[in-house]
Amino acid sequence: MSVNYARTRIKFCGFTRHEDIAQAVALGVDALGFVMWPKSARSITPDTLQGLAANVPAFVTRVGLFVNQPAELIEQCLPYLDLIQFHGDEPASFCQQFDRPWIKALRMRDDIDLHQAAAEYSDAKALLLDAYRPGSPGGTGETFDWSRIPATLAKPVILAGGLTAGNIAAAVKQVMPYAVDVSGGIEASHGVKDADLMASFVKQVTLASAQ
Ligand SMILES: O=C(O)c1ccccc1NCC(=O)[C@H](O)[C@H](O)COP(=O)(O)O
Repeated sequence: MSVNYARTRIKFCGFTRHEDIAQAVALGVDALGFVMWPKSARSITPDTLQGLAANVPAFVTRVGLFVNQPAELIEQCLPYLDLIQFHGDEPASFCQQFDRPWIKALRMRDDIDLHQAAAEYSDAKALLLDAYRPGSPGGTGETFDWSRIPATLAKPVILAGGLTAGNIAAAVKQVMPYAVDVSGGIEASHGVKDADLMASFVKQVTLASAQ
């Protein structure tokens, strides 16, 4: 699928605080990610998710991020989520058992075949492409070689991995993704977003999408 999107959607990931969510919503961010994997420095509990998600207005997508976690935990979080992001080694058969649309994160190992992955995860609403660092499932703050992304792929691409206000314009122009996803590049510290970095990031995406 090769599509010229009218604009590049934006997902900010790793929210832990109401005030950061309010700022992201005010900036027009499309999707907010919540890390439900307890080993992450950005993780939140289901109870915290319930409180944070309650303040997200209509038309902003609440995304729950899981890494090889039990179906029971995901079910517990579902009332507060619009979309599930699977960031581990979950097979498609696991991902599609929930009553929610889902996306699959893929780490860009040297041997990954994105066309094969798109076929394997054919029910995913998009593929999120992230940097590969052995032993870390995501949120590394590292980029990968964007030229490895095929010009045409059977699924919309969400570009992730080490994006910042400084490199996002080049990324959008080169990859022309459906959406971009950032966590570390808009943070003051893990789980604490920086209002100026969030605003700069959105501005750069908007400018690059318009060209
Ligand atoms: O953020 C985490 O700690 C994390 C832990 C385990 C799996 C995924 C995780 N984060 C995912 C993301 O925040 C983004 O989808 C993506 O990896 C971009 O992160 P960054 O490179 O920091 O912008």
